[in-house]
Amino acid sequence: MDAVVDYDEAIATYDPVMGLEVHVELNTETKMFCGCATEFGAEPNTQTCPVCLGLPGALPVVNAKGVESAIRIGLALNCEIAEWCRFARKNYFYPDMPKNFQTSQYDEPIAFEGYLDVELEDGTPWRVEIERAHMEEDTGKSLHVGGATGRIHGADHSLLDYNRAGIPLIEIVTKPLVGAGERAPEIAKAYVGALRELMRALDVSDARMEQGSMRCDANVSLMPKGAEKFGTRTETKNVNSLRSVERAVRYEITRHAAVLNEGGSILQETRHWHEDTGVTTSGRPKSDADDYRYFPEPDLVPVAPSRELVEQLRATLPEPPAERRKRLQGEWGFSDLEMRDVYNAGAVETIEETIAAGASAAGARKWWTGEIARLANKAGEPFVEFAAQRHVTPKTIAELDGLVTSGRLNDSMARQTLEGVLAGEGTPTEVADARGLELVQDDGALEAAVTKVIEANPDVAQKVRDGKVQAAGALIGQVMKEMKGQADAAKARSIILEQLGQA
Ligand SMILES: Nc1ncnc2c1ncn2[C@@H]1O[C@H](COP(=O)(O)OP(=O)(O)OP(=O)(O)O)[C@@H](O)[C@H]1O
Ligand SMILES: [Mg+2]
Ligand SMILES: [Mg+2]
Repeated sequence: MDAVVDYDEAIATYDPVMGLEVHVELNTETKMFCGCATEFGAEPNTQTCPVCLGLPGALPVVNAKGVESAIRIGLALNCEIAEWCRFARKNYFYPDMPKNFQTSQYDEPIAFEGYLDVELEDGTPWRVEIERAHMEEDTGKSLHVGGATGRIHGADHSLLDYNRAGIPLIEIVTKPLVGAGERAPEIAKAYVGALRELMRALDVSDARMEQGSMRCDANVSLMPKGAEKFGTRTETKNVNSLRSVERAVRYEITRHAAVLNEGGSILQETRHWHEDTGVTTSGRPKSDADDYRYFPEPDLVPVAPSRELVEQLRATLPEPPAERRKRLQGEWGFSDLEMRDVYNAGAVETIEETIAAGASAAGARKWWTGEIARLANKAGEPFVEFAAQRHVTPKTIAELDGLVTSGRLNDSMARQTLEGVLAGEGTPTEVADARGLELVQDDGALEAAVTKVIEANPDVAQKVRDGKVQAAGALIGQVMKEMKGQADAAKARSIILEQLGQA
């Protein structure tokens, strides 16, 4: 059992060092070394062939599109692109790997020595140095089934699906990150978030962590404050959400400190992250000397991208996400803080789509980051999935916003409408119709209500007449009450000011 140390105490005593390995599954139509389809969710073992099953005599051929994506990723990460590099065999035995070696790259990666500038939650910039980005292939998937205890993973047998075996992967590895101090977990999250955004902008991967098309291994070690020699690292595998990356790094820092404080030593091993309990548990021991017996892949020709090709690919790079966000911020008229909230909520694209569907920028922001992200956060779900599961799309929100800007609904009515939409009662218009939500459009009724309220509140009315326009707020409240909430507050305000000679 690990002794309890709190995070602040851990950071006060030790400097954390962190290294992140991120695997990105490319969205090529075919696998890295054969022509098999890569589509997600197909019947098990229907997308395989002798090459990706590793049958004797089968020969691999490199997927040119995969190499191009790797180069574009390398360039977007400010890396150098190798003039000449090879694939290498990484030998190990595991049932989900049909060839008993993974075709990967070792000391000759396609891209190396780069960096990615990221933005932390409060807007602080941070440069994360990239050691390399290399090409490799994914493994298959094991499914452990049955429930007998005392068996491997508590299952009585395992099924294997090789559809994923051979899908192109790019592994992006950071240099050891030093000097992050207490912000290490936050930096990990911001970095993986920025990578995900970049992969999507490059259109090389859908980078869906929950589906495994982007996965992060987090290496963490501690050294006594001020020391220079790195401590022993643990490697927490396959962390599959941004929030989990942050939590897993934080957990490991705290756990290492507890072990070290007690005079114990950290075992160099892989660890598993458990989302539900928020802890990591021991995986397998893994020394740096792990003998993968790497050697150059004899069945594949070296990759030697011409400098012209590299420049052609550089010309296809998208606007860098951070610059794009700056541009959108200007177009949408958001403050720095507003834009940061939108980014931290992961809502930039959603808001863009909502505006494209006809919403006002302010409305799109308010509904997505003010309401839906808040509810999703409360439910502990990623907000895009939260919305999608409840049939709320950018179009839905554009429709809701339209009901407000056209003057049919006021804010509180729109909120009630959204509640109905989230509860599955239908589209915003259907919900508003069914719930009888509609502002009174009859200006006569509104004017009569204003007159009545002014008569009933002569003191407040006098203040407004005397030029204290902000006093009108109290009158608006009364008018809204008089109209049973079915009035447009902005309109009520202008009629009040008009009647009191302040228009
Ligand atoms: N002492 C340390 N503490 C924290 N991070 C470290 C330490 N030493 C190395 N790292 C980081 O750990 C990561 C190691 O990844 P790398 O892919 O190079 O090797 P690996 O994990 O041994 O191999 P594999 O790809 O088989 O998992 C890098 O990001 C590196 O910066
Ligand atoms: Mg690695
Ligand atoms: Mg590793």
